[in-house]
Amino acid sequence: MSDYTARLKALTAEPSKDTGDDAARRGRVGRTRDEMMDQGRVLDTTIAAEREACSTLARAVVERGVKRIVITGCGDSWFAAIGARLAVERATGLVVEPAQAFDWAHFASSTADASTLVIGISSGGSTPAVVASMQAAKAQEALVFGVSNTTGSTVLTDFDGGLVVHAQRRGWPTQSSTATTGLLIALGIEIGALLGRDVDALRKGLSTVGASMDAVARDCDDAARDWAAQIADASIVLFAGAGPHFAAAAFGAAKVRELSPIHAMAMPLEEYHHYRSQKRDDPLFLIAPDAASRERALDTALVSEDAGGRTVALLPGPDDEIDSRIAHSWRMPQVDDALAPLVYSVPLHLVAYHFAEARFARNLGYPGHLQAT
Ligand SMILES: NC(=O)CC[C@H](N)C(=O)O
Repeated sequence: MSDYTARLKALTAEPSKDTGDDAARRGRVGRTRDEMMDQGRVLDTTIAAEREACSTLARAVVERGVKRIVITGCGDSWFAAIGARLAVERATGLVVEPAQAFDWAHFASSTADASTLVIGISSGGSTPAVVASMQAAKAQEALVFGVSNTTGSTVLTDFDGGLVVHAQRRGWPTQSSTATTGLLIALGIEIGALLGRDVDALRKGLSTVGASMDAVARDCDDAARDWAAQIADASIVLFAGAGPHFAAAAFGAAKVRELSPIHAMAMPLEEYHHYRSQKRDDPLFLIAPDAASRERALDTALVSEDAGGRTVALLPGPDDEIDSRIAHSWRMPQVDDALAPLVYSVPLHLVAYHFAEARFARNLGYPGHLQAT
């Protein structure tokens, strides 16, 4: 007979529990605080530290004549790839595909070839599905790079090159995910520059986005704490964002699931409208940084008002038609739409943190009405 006990133990190694007062989960929530408030500085540090490495890898990409870039990851690493796609496509003019690593390894790698660049992201450096995607890429003779927080790890040492994310992940992942997104964009800019493309605006935007991220963290802290306390009774939290902004939605939902620990769902903004997604009192975070998102964001505000949802929108400026139909609008700084995932992720991290703290204060685990035993 197989020993499924050991197998299950490995599968459930992350030690947090669903009780309202779980000490392991609470400890890690506490350690998330400083990390999430410091994301812009860490993004800047990471990009500065990896400047030479980015140049070296970009030269290899151009020498190879890469035509297509696939970025693989699981969880937050996959979301980082989704958040970087628009910026990397704009910078390089190449097709960029964010891919769930397991799915890509097993179902989508057959068309990779020597003109494909595959970038595998693993914070710990040896996530099996990510390593499998990189091995599948290697078997197809693709150029393969790794991105990781862990120096000396498999994804950095066993392939064609790597970039190190200089971020901490003692709390639940926040700064490691945004720094990874920023580092992918920095690599894209170096590749685009070598290809003779105009990357000046993006490069300039990336050089100031870190300061905006940390300003947003300070500016949104009180609003996030107040709103989290008001929605602390929720049993699900919804997030919606289009295109690259789906990455911010996905980070937000992942943090609620990890820290709280209730269900949370991220939707591409358009998908909200293909079901009755929001029920009475369901909290929704609507992420709409750009003109492309605006009309569907207004549609979402209309439906949300009609459904009796509790909605907060993250918007780049006043918008009476949206503002008047929802609970709150939080103003974000003006930022290039391709860099917006970096800025708009930050308040959602804060929401997840304060939501978890508000639920600990009420001894709410999962399901909400059960007391810890
Ligand atoms: N957010 C994720 O990508 C998963 C994080 C991982 N479970 C951790 O504990 O750090």
